[in-house]
Formats: sequence, structure tokens, C-alpha cells
Amino acid sequence: MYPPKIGYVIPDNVKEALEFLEKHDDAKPLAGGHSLVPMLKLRILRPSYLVEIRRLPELNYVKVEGNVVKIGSVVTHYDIMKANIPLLSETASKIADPQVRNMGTIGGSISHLDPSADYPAALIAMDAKIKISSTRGERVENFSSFAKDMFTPDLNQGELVTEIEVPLLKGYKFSYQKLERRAGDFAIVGVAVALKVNGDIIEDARIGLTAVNRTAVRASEAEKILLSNKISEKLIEEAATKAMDYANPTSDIRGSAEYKKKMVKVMTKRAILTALNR
Ligand SMILES: Cc1cc2nc3c(=O)[nH]c(=O)nc-3n(C[C@H](O)[C@H](O)[C@H](O)COP(=O)(O)OP(=O)(O)OC[C@H]3O[C@@H](n4cnc5c(N)ncnc54)[C@H](O)[C@@H]3O)c2cc1C
Repeated sequence: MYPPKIGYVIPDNVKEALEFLEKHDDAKPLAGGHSLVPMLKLRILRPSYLVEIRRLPELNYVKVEGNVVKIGSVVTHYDIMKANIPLLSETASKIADPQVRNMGTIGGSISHLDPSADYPAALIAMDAKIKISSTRGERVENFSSFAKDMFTPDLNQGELVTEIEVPLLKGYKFSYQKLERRAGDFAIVGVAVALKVNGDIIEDARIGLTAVNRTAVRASEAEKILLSNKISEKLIEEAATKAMDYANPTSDIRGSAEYKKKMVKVMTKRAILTALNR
């Protein structure tokens, strides 16, 4: 099906984009279009205007400031993959295929908030901060509160995600493990892990899960099992088993709920071992 007729606006800068979005409550920002265009074609959404933000240079940057990395919201999955950002670059490399990675943006992905998207596992594990701008100013939210529910970001009409900030987590070991049916598919289970290790003791552990709940979750009790403990096969097995408690998947074309839950254990174990071996 073709999308309905829509007005197309190309603002010169973020200020112009925000002013247009504020004035027109039936306008939607267009980034890479890889989630929005299919929804238009299916007529799930029928905005009167699309406001193209993808080519705004103000939103296209990756910069390190002190202990954090700041990422403009229209940075593509491909550019994130190339930017050597802890955990996020590896995650971006596992999103879909080269076509999607060349067009899709991190801001578009988290504003769409598909429950099976890849970034949320890493963003929740890293306690990412999301900067949201409107004509009224800026606010910053933790990713965990920004991701209110599936397909439901904490965004009002007239607001744009403008920046994603993640800590560098110097000295940590990282891994993102994704289980997919075929290369390029959305995740059946995605597990992001960041570990700080001193000798054979785990000093900090962060585990984020995606695709197994309405939104990404931190497997905090699994993290606690690892904390201040000596690395052993038994310890990793225990933590991975605990991570299953945070999975509440639904059965679908990608597998039964029972299978997905079991795979959380397998993928968590794999993510921890991969990180430790790096
Ligand atoms: C074939 C295919 C396979 C895919 N596989 C995967 C996969 O394996 N893993 C994965 O994670 N994703 C996957 N995706 C989704 C892909 O990552 C999309 O790029 C992403 O979900 C949306 O980003 P976008 O830049 O294309 O956003 P758009 O489609 O342009 O926008 C999506 C939504 O967000 C809004 N929006 C966009 N930018 C902003 C902003 N800065 N502020 C506020 N609102 C904004 C739009 O109005 C729209 O509602 C796949 C997509 C396709 C088509």
C-alpha cells in the first residue's frame, strides 16, 4: 500500500524543526524512515506533515567529553558501529543489514521503541541519558524512565530526542550477544553486559536484556550475584539462571515464550564469558 499524501518539510536547523513541530500537532519527525515509512504505508500513522531531521548537521555528531560519549540523535547505526563506542558500536553492528544500518538512526530507534530493538539492552545497562528538546527548552531523562512501555517513549508532541549520552566506563569489558532466527532479523533475545574486573573479582556488573519484556530491563539480581565475587563457572551459571527471572516474553513467530526464557540464560552466559575473554 502507498502512504497517504503528506506534506514534507525540510527545516534548516533544529530551532526551525522544533517550531514547526510545536505549531502542527499532526506533524512527525522523520529520521531514517525505517520504522516510520512502513507505518505510513500500513496507514497505522497518518500525519499531515513529515519534518525531515536526518540531515541536520546539529544532530549529527559523536564526541567524547570527560568520561562520557555524546551522540547526536541522527547518527546512523553505521556511524555508531564505526565510532568505537563501548558496547554501542558492537550493538549497532548487529542491527539488521547494511541498508538499514546506513539509514536508521539511534534517535529514531529509541523514539520508535520496538520491544525487540537492539540498542535498549546496552542503553539500560549503561544508564544512558536522553536529551529531549522542544521550543520550551531541554530536559534530560534516564533511558529507564524514557522507555515507558513498548512503542511508548516519554516524548510529547513538539519534542525531539536530540542527544544520547553514555558513560565511557573505562576499564570495563563489554559484550552484546544477540540471538536471531536469520542474520538481519530482530532479536529473539539480546543481552548486553558490562563488567569491571579486578584480578578474578568482579567489581561491577551491568546486564541489560532486550526482546524479552515490554521494554528493556536490567537484570539487577543477576548483577548482584556477580558483584564482589570470584569468577567461576558456577557463579556465571547462577547469574545467568537468575537473569531468566527478568524475562516475560510472549510466544510469536520467533519462538515460544518458554524457549525465549531459556535462551536468556544461554545468551547471558555467553555475553558474560565473551566479555571476560576480551
Ligand atoms: C528490514 C528492517 C530490519 C530491521 N532490523 C532491526 C534490528 O535487527 N534491530 C533493531 O534494533 N532495529 C531494526 N530495525 C529498525 C531500524 O533500526 C530503524 O532504523 C529504527 O527503528 C528507526 O530509526 P529511523 O531513524 O529509521 O527512524 P524513523 O523511522 O524515521 O522514525 C521512527 C519513529 O521515531 C520518530 N523519531 C525519529 N527520530 C526522532 C527524534 N530524534 N526525536 C523524536 N522522535 C523521532 C519518528 O517520528 C517515528 O515515529 C529494522 C528495520 C527494518 C526496516
